[in-house]
Amino acid sequence: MPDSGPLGPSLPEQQPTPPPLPAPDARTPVVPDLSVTPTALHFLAGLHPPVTVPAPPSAPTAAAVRNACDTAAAVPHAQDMPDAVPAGRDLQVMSAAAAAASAVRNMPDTAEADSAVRNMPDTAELDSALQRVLRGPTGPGTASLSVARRYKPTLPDPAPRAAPAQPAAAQAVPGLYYHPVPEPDPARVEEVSRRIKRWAEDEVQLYPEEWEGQFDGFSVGRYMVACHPDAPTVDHLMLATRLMVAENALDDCYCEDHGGSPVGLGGRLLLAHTALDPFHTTAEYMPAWQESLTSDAPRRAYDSAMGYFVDAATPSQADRYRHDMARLHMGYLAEAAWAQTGHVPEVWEYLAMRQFNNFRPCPTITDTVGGYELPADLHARPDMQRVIALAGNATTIVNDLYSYTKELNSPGRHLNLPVVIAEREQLCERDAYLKAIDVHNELQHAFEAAAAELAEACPLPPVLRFLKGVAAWVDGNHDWHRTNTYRYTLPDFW
Ligand SMILES: CC(C)=CCC/C(C)=C(\C)COP(=O)(O)OP(=O)(O)O
Ligand SMILES: [Mg+2]
Repeated sequence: MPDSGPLGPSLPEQQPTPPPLPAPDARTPVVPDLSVTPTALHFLAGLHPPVTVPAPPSAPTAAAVRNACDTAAAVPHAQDMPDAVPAGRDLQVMSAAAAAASAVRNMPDTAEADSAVRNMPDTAELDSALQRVLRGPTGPGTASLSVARRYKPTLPDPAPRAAPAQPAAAQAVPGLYYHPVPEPDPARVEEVSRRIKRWAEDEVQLYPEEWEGQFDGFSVGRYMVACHPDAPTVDHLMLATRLMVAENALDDCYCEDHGGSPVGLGGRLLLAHTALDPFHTTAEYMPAWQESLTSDAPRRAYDSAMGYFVDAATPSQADRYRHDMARLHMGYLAEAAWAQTGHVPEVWEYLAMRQFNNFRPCPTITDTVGGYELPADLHARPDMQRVIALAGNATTIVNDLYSYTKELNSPGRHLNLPVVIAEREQLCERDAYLKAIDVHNELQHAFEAAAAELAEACPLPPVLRFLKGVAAWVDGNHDWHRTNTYRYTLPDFW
């Protein structure tokens, strides 16, 4: 497996490798000059045909079965249902004319444009670089990873979206709108699984022996390989894998059923956060803080995983991650506060909490794991922030749907979207669950529409690649939930 060499951002076809720098957190971001050029305009006009956004599922929606909780006949059975939804309502998100018009609006003035043309790679070179970015991986089973192909018009399918055969035990939530992914590369899955176990056991002493089965059952290797199909090496995949394990270790040990509790969570979270966002203090107090980073599994895991990440990331990528983790920790705190007082939030309040207690820190490292950088100012654009938030929200509601029965069976009342809808909107469990599917589907469609609009408004290679990376993460996340029958079981509503 070709798998060593320096990590860190690069766009191999466009940028030489930067020289190594002394301090990892002082690395120079590799940001190629990617200004939109007149040649790109021509390319774009042909690139973005109308996008079809499928309508919400025709079956089984809450609307279809509203007030029919006790009428079994009103709800189709799983075997009669499509695994994915045929296309319906067409949203012409991007027409070629609109793409060209918008690109013209964003064009530099004449002098700048002239200079851009002079400094531009020739047309064939540029087109082929952009096409490579948009085309994504090639070969059998990679079609769904192409931004260009994903944003092509979808004619109404006579049959459900072509999905790989799914064993009954790994059935998708009926009526869920999602994209199947190619089977993750087994050689990579095996290698990531081997290395992550070695890291967990030897480097951070993550779990006692009796939790080994749960660690294996989590299948983090499969998860991360599915979510990062463009990672250049296994070393890059390991950046995401260590963080994923660390994030889950903290959630389990501080918040959930491996010793977690809402009581005192704020203090524990803040101290663990210093493993990501270092404490700067006087000489007297430094040793105690350093010692604290070794004092429990979540802190050991955060500290080690973040060390590897900082070594590979640019300073702004590392800071992006810290910000996303602060968001996550704030979400944990709101969930804990509600658990302590027994408060069931309104549905929108729950969704707002879940926007923070969210997978967001995982898709937003897609560029570091891919070995390139989405520059900070492009990441900070409001339209990019909306894409990221919608992607995170869709992925997290996927978790609420797949983990519904696990959470129903856990001690106490565990809030998730179906539970909150049932309580606050006075629906039976099944209708509430079906409504939660509708909420997910609308979020997923909104994510795809927002990504398509951004791809049109800002068609720079790192933006397009990042959007593709986030979309791949969303799809891989769904696939992991669907296939992780060790952890999740679907409810019997069909
Ligand atoms: C990987 C990561 C950033 C996790 C943070 C939050 C988190 C654990 C989730 C969004 C998953 O939700 P949940 O806590 O409900 O997980 P399970 O349902 O127990 O798998
Ligand atoms: Mg859950």
